Amino acid sequence: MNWDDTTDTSDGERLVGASADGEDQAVEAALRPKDLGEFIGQEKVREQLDLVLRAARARGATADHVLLSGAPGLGKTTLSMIIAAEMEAPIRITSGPAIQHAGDLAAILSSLQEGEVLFLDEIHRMSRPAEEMLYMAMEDFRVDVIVGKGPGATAIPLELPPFTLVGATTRAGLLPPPLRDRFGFTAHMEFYEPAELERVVHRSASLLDVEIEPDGAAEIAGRSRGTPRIANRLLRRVRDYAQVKADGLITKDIAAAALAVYEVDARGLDRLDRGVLEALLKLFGGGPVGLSTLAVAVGEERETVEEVAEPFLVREGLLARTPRGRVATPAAWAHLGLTPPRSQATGNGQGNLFGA
Ligand SMILES: Nc1ncnc2c1ncn2[C@@H]1O[C@H](COP(=O)(O)OP(=O)(O)OP(=O)(O)O)[C@@H](O)[C@H]1O
Repeated sequence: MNWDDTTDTSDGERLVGASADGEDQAVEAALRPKDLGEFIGQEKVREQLDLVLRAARARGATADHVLLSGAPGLGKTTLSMIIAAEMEAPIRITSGPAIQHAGDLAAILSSLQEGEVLFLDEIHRMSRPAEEMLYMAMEDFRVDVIVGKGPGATAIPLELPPFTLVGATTRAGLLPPPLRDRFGFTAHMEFYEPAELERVVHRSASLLDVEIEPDGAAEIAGRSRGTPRIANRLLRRVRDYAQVKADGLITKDIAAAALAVYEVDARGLDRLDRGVLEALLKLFGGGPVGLSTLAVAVGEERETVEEVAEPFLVREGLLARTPRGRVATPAAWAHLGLTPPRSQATGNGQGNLFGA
């Protein structure tokens, strides 16, 4: 299955990257919760989805189309498989970038069985003609297949069996309203709380037959950036360390030592994130500094700093994007154990820490 290449700037090489790498794909199948009861966190989404699915089952109907939005690795694919399992229906998995022509979509739609779940990952990256075909398929369970070209082209209507489309997107805002409106149920997936990620780590450890103490799980959860995929990946690296350097048991100290080797710090920042913050603090006194200047200082592309490092730093409240440039927050100074210059610490001097 092709999960990745869906984000514009891939972070798949990083231990704390949220897109799936090859090893993730191999292990994830084994770690996926199989039903709503096993799915950890996202209480509201679970409760609402449970109602939607139960009602459809009670009516003997196909479930409404579902749109799942949220960052990579939060469980959208997992939920789509759970929807199929709960409806006792088969599932077909594809992605927006894989459907470049309306004909590609017509071929998939016309081969669906009644009640089948069609999971369309990165739905916002589908081509325009395919998207328009999808409108009619979702609403009327019908598509017009165009045969021939130019003035002689004719549209042949094709009836489809009722199916459930589960669309997933990292960017709900990019979906055209007509498409968004055709989903009967829309859920936004949030980043997970540390306590929820601890449960994810315990569950995965037990499936992987790894012994872990509660403090060890908490240590991994705290560095997982709110994302189950990252928690599972860090768990695997810590397991390696525990096997090679100790007796296999994951304690708090083992987890911390292992993740220090992989340069993932207590808050989940890796070398790239820390490089950006250190440059901002040490070379530019906390900013404001322009993105291009900052990128040159860390020896990275502008896009890498902006799309790979910054979103997490902003979310963590360590960096602010202001009209005058990038600015470190007081939390950034504290996190790196540095003292801000007097002008910033007191709020005097040249200016407002967060710009105009
Ligand atoms: N709520 C959860 N409880 C337990 N494990 C979870 C949960 N959500 C996700 N996971 C685990 O995290 C991994 C990634 O989940 P999944 O592939 O569903 O994410 P995704 O949102 O579809 O990511 P992408 O957008 O990159 O396709 C899976 O191995 C799954 O086991």
